[in-house]
Amino acid sequence: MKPAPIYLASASPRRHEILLQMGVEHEVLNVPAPEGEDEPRLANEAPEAYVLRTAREKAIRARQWLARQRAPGAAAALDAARPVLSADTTVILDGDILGKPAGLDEARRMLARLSGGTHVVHTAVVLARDGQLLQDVSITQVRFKPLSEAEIDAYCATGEPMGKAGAYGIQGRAAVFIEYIAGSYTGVMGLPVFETWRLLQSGQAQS
Ligand SMILES: Cc1cn([C@H]2C[C@H](O)[C@@H](COP(=O)(O)OP(=O)(O)OP(=O)(O)O)O2)c(=O)[nH]c1=O
Repeated sequence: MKPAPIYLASASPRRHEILLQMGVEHEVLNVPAPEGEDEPRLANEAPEAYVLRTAREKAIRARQWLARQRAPGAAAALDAARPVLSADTTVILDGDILGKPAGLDEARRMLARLSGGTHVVHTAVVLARDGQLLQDVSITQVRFKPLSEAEIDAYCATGEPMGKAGAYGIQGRAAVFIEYIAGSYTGVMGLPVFETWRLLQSGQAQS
């Protein structure tokens, strides 16, 4: 069944593209980012718990922001009752979370760590609907071939690592580094199609 129109609470162009691919009618919300450190991890927080919490926080923030747009005087034709979708992606290596690199030096270090080994990508997806938060998480193993310094430098020179967890994009030039994946390709890209569709369907059934 075709899901009802939703808001996408994400600045990630990949998430927007994947929803387009799925044929899900949506509008992107430009929710202002919170102040301070980007998505800090709590002490001893497991990766799965971390991505779920972060995706939930994005959905809640978007819901609160939407509600404020309805305040008297707010100029918005937004529908605060419409479901809101959010997601969070992280790369896990040896228990460490590799988020988005702050600059190219950090991107180089991340890629050197990913070289020649297997890491795990977690993507949590959350649907806020009718006061409930429906959630799921996709977990994918990704194996990189050994990368030379020249390959890392050439990849960094493309600018592609910036804005991406683990400093690479499976959907871009980094595809040639990937020997093997087990899990969800779209989950690595930032929005797992299977889990997202299932959430949209289950959200629908409850209305
Ligand atoms: C590993 C990997 C990540 N990514 C991207 C997906 C996400 O956009 C980004 C992880 O950062 P996120 O914090 O999950 O998302 P975001 O900051 O880009 O967007 P928002 O919080 O507004 O939703 O990394 C790829 O595009 N390809 C990949 O292969």
